[in-house]
Amino acid sequence: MNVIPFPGQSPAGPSTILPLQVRELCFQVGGTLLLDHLNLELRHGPRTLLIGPNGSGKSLTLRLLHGLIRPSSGTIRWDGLPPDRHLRTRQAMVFQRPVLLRRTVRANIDYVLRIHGMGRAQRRERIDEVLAQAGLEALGNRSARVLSGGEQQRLAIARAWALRPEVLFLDEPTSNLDPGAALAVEGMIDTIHQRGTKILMTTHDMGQARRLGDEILFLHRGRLLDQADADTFFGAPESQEARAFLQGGLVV
Ligand SMILES: Nc1ncnc2c1ncn2[C@@H]1O[C@H](COP(=O)(O)OP(=O)(O)OP(=O)(O)O)[C@@H](O)[C@H]1O
Repeated sequence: MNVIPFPGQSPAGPSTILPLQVRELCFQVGGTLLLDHLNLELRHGPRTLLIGPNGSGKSLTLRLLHGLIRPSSGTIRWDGLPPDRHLRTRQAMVFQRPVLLRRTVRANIDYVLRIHGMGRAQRRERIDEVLAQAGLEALGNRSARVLSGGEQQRLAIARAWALRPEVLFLDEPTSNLDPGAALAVEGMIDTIHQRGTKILMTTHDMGQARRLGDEILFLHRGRLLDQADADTFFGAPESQEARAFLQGGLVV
């Protein structure tokens, strides 16, 4: 893989928060085990796609890893350390439906940079850079709320990326978009990956999983049944459930 770090940043350098190690992770509500003893390790490099039927636990997994919810049991370790404030700017998440402020496009990004203590000149430069990368440079002074769905999602990704996280979690970022808008988002994700950010993303679109995935995780009923490089997974998935899923015949 061709990783080009940001100037002054070495994502795979000594201060990395990866690998992310998950051991025996469970999430239980009432008597129901929604995530069942998940074990996985995420390393720099491959774009990792998390797939599985509706309700298999993909969003829950991302929310747990991002730190939005706490596991019932099991451990999450970032380069050996438990989740803590040190992760605040180093891993980010983008949701299926972007949550944008009622402000301009530029102000949405500026807000995030400001609360993380970045100075005015550097903020301006960073906003210009990420808007250009998102193809939104002409829309900087427009209200974020009037953007199209695709533009809003690109803004949400640009805003998350403005802090240059080492890891970016993306929860079905293109599920509400038409094919053209989805491709534009895919291009952006690809660039972010090329710039050195680890991608962990969920999708229902198997074409997208093939285009973007280097590594596939397959979840079924809260259990991680397959973890393989994309060619192996799509060529010959290990679990019977994944085979049925790919053939469109999986009954959840
Ligand atoms: N906070 C919660 N309390 C109770 N149940 C929950 C909670 N969050 C998720 N669930 C349930 O856990 C299961 C997994 O949900 P999750 O959203 O992770 O699935 P998913 O694989 O992302 O599905 P989809 O592909 O439809 O988005 C679902 O049955 C959901 O209803």
